[in-house]
Amino acid sequence: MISIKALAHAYNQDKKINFDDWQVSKGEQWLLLGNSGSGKSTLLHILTGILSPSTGQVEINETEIYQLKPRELDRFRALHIGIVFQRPHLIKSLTIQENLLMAQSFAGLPENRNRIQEVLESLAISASSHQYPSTLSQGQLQRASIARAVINKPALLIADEPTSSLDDQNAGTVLRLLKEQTELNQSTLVIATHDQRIKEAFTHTYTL
Ligand SMILES: Nc1ncnc2c1ncn2[C@@H]1O[C@H](COP(=O)(O)OP(=O)(O)OP(=O)(O)O)[C@@H](O)[C@H]1O
Repeated sequence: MISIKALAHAYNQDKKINFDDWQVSKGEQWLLLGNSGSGKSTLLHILTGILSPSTGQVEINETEIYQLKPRELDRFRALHIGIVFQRPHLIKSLTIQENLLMAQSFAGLPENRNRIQEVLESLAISASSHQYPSTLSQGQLQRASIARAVINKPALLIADEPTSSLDDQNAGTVLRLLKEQTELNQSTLVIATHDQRIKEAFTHTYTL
């Protein structure tokens, strides 16, 4: 599902990060661990197709993503990769439902309001579908951003520090929802984190 080989990225002459080879099978759930500055964000950016590595191969869902043309790569990301950030990245001037309609449109998929309803229900936020992001609580917002990430049933769901700004209860809920959504969609999950609270919930870890 994910395969990286001989991967390295140099931001400049003094800063080169080498990544050990890594193979992930479909449906697996992984934690990406490492001290601050070890390269977690760099690797996530490479995996999501927004940072072209200096050397090496990156295969996702049997596609060598850096062989794609820029437009093909944008489409590939919109269709196959869901991303949950530490702080929700929703468009403020759109309601939750409109944000999700936009995510379908970015991926070139037809509008599917039933799918939106289904996802919002599975995340227990269907009552907020016509609200704007600024009117939601932190926990609701993080659920809405998970909805945004999984709306197109991505093969790969990536989360970058998804629980670090949440209290224990919301952190536990978000972790459960991420796992639940990946199981529902038969996706692969990779979570980068420092958060000690979630380390026990995973058997596969890749450490930088
Ligand atoms: N645009 C950049 N230019 C130069 N160096 C960079 C750039 N971005 C990151 N770095 C350096 O690359 C290294 C890895 O950074 P990265 O952000 O990937 O680490 P991280 O493990 O995600 O850290 P944190 O957990 O603190 O977010 C760091 O030493 C950082 O200073």
